[in-house]
Amino acid sequence: MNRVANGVVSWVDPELRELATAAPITLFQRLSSSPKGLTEQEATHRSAVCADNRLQRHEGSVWVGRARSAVASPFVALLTGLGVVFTVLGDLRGAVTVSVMVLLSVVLRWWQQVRSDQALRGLRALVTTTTTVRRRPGDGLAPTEREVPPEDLVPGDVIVLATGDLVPADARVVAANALLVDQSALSGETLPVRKGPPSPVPDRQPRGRTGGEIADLSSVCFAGTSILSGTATAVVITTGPRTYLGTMAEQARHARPESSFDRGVRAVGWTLVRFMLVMAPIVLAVNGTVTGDWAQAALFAVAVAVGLTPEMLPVIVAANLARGAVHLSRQQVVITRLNAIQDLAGMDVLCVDKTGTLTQDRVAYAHSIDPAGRPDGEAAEYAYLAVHFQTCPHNRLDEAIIDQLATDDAPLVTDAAFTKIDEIPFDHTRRRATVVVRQQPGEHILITKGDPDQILPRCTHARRAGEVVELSEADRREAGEVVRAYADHGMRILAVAACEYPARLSGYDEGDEHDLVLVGFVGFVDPVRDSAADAARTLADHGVTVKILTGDNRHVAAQVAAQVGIPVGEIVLGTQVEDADDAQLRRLVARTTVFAQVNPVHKARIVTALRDAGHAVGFVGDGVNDTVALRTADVGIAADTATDVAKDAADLILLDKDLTVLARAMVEGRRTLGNTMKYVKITASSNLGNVLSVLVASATLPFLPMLPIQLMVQNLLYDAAQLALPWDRVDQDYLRRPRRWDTGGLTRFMLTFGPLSSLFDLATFAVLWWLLDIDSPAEQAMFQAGWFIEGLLSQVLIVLVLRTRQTGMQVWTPCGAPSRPVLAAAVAVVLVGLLLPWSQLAGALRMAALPLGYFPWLLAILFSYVVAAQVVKARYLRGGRAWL
Ligand SMILES: Nc1ncnc2c1ncn2[C@@H]1O[C@H](COP(=O)(O)OP(=O)(O)OP(=O)(O)O)[C@@H](O)[C@H]1O
Ligand SMILES: [Mg+2]
Repeated sequence: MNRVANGVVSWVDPELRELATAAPITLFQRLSSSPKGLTEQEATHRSAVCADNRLQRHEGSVWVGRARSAVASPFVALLTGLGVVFTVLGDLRGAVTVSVMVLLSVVLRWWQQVRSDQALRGLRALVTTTTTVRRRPGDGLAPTEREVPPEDLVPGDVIVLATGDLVPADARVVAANALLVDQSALSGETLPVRKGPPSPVPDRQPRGRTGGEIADLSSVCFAGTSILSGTATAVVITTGPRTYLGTMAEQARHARPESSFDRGVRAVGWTLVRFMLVMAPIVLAVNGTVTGDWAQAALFAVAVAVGLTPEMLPVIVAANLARGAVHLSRQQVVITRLNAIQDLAGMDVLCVDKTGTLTQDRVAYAHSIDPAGRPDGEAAEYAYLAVHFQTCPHNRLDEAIIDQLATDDAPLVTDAAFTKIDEIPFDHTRRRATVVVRQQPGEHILITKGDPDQILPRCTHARRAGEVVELSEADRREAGEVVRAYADHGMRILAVAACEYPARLSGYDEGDEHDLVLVGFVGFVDPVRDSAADAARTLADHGVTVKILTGDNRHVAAQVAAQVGIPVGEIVLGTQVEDADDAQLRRLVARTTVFAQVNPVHKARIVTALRDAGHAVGFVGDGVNDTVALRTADVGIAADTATDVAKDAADLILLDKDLTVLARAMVEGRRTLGNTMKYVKITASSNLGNVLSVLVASATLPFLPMLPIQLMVQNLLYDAAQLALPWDRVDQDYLRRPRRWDTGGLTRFMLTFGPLSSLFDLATFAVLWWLLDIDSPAEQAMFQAGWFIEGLLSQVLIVLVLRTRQTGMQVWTPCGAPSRPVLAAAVAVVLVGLLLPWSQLAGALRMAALPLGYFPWLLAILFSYVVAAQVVKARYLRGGRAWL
């Protein structure tokens, strides 16, 4: 069994180790496979025997797991404890009510979680990934390579991996070309690892160890890791839950650090619980001393404790998130981590790559020129030759070359005239790609295309009118200016160079990319999206700074930034990022909006520096070079057209790749957060008000102002009305700035609006006692019904008033008014509350019908409360304080 420590796999099972070093023939024998792949029939047979290549074992465990997590809330434990106290004190009614509350909050929470799990799964299914597998239609037939969903893989399958792929299962590499794998998802190690078939001489095992570290297995690619560059052919050893990732998944889930949002929710929960722990004993002491009936006082104190426990907080938060996710999906945004919605709300810096995000997804070939800038087709011909033979996946520039130059018979002619010898694949740090071909026996031609800044320094000669001439300093400058002139027009330029080598048997590597002959340049147009400028403006209006992080050169970057309307100051290059230490980098990123010629590691460092400086960072990217940054950012965002690894690393996937959609999604995130904060702040202050009223009443009345059971039913009804809050509108003003889960103002808010609500409770007591003469213990059922109704109505009503920062009558204008569901829920709960003392349940709740003379007073009290709340709100806001 693989041993797992701290969520990190450290030791390797001996069988895997054996397969990792086995000779290909033994490997295929052991897996009953062959280099040509399994037959389709055998694959079907195996997939019937072994489970799907998925991590989730079966749906059931999700349900059970969710139920467990719904029960395992501190609030449930607390309420259960209070229920036990009720039972011990002999108040069965109280115990039953608490049980109903516990059950309700658990069931609601569980249902909410299962539903959002299902929604997430459904949404994820919209985002597909595939794997290239080599299989034979039947015995003796030639193999074909085709794309299958990763679930279909079985042990023994031969798969082909390429740059940007997500490794779908644990697989032994049998052939590889410059394979570089990112194992950070497994080991936390951020540096990429080189992998390839095992060397014929087996690695020596470190002394005293029975196995090796996972990273030592340089011939095995593990499920969940990603291919950063290069290509490989590999045989699947294990799939699904039996892979390393599978055995680790459970632990990994626990090991995942708590997000700032989760921490915030928990902190508020505990603040309220602590508050209750202080208040309940005070209520007990006051009530016990005044009435002398300690058993009764204890029951009451417990009921107050129940009333103060924010047991619905997790439910309301989950409901808000789930609704946010559904709303986003309607806007073509798929969310893969629910809490990312909140992070989206807090995002104040958005880093974007350039191609495909700010520019359109169609890069088009424009022209081919010689080193001096004169039109000349040779550079394009060489570039086409290189692309034609390149096995590493084609990117947009390669596709543009093919679209333009692969006329009907070009591929055939090229194959007939040339033979491919070798390849040094593109990677984002090299920023160039090389192939070696043979045209005539005895002679190899090496062709390199890439970033002019990478190619020019490697050239010693240039082509001029069919001749090869030495590249003088003046020529070099001239070539630099040609590049610059095109870049200033926002065009992308690749330099193309070549050189001849006498034929040889050994392969080629980067050491051979020197003394090149500059053939010329190929130019592309990469037009800026029509919507990009609008989106950038919307983001800026909403308090988000947009920064460009591109691998392209500074002139193109500056040009695009200017077109999109992003202020361009000093442009910082990848080399500067490389040279800066962490502190310097923090200063650098604070003042820079455009970064050019950055590689994947630079992108991640820039994001980290921004986060260290206290920003909440979003990152939009689509390439393999963006994955590390996507994982590092608070919110990683990729389009559905992005490479698999980028999609895997992203929290948000845009089905419609447009930054405007992202801006809308961000607003949706803020709306979600706003509605959550509403519940937290308003409920906490109402609860404080209740406790203050209870304290005063306990000290002055000869009976309880409300029975425990009534207090709890009131609480339940109030929370029921708040379940509609996720569907509420949020102030425009709230949506305009980045918002984080912030409870800084919570105490002040509670201390302002809590006592205010208590004043009107006391007014109710006065009306009941003096004006309606309900002043003897015999009439307490009526008194209690009176406060029950006023308390419930005022709490429900005040949510409608405080939910917006609008004051005066604006609360009822269309933009300030509550949404229909919120209003409907409030009205429903108010009606239920009003009718309870007249209903069948009145007896069980020990409530008596009230004299009708009470209601005009009730109306007057509620009206004055609303007016007073508006006045206090206006004063509160005048202090320049944040509202919700
Ligand atoms: N197919 C290719 N062959 C050779 N060189 C290439 C190829 N594609 C890109 N390059 C070079 O590598 C540079 C960096 O490309 P890379 O894809 O890393 O940039 P990026 O950060 O994704 O850029 P962007 O912001 O435009 O998406 C390009 O500017 C180009 O000069
Ligand atoms: Mg890119």
